[in-house]
Amino acid sequence: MVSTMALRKRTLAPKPISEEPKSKKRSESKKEEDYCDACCENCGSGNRASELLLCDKCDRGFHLFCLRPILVAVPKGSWFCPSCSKDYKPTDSQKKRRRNSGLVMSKKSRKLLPYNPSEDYIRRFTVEADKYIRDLTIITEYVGDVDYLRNRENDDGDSMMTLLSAADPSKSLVICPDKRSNIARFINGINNHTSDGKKKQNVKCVRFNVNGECRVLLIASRDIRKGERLYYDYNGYENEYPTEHFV
Ligand SMILES: C[S@@+](CC[C@H](N)C(=O)[O-])C[C@H]1O[C@@H](n2cnc3c(N)ncnc32)[C@H](O)[C@@H]1O
Repeated sequence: MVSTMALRKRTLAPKPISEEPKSKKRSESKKEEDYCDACCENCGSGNRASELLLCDKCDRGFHLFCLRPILVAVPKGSWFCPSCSKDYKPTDSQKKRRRNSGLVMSKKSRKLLPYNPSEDYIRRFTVEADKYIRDLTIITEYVGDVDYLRNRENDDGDSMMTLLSAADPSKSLVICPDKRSNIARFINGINNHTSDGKKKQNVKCVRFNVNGECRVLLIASRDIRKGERLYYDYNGYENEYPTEHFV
């Protein structure tokens, strides 16, 4: 069994002792005690300990998903919580490590879903490139539970992806990312009814045969600049997903 302590996530970087404030210099045993008790400063809970990240300066805990922007993985370099990072000046090598750490999700304006006011309470996200992405780079697989479309016809999950459209509709399969998923679930669609909307598309959705299994991959459809938001055409040809109101 994994101990609770082992589940708290510390970044892979060595702890910068020189940056630790004097007031934080406690005995090792006191530190370990605090480490076991770590709770998220945002939601107050110590649950989902494997996603609880500890600040490399003040040792306070934050769930990856409680941070804004959300962190999708434990950073490779040092990580400082929002208040410690205000006065923190990264070294050049730390800046480089951060640049190479992959994609981040940024908080999305609530204007994202104006056409469905009943969903206004849902927090929405978008995904942007945190570094340059070359054309044809595989960005992510669209993952989730795979099910027959007929089992999900009344499902209120709004992020289903067609996996296989079979000639016999009862055999069509969908990927449902509402319970288990990854960053793919947060990438937005374009408004494919306007030319401006179409110009925003920088990702395409491609089905691949991987060892006999169909997999959906999201792939860069052109070079993508650092900071650009990612957009793809939502099931553009299969289900005529209504994108007229997409922003
Ligand atoms: C796969 S999610 C996309 C990520 C979404 N922003 C979120 O945080 O849940 C699908 C949901 O986002 C909506 N959506 C996707 N792209 C959009 C866009 N460009 N403008 C407005 N709504 C969008 C879809 O209607 C659907 O409800």
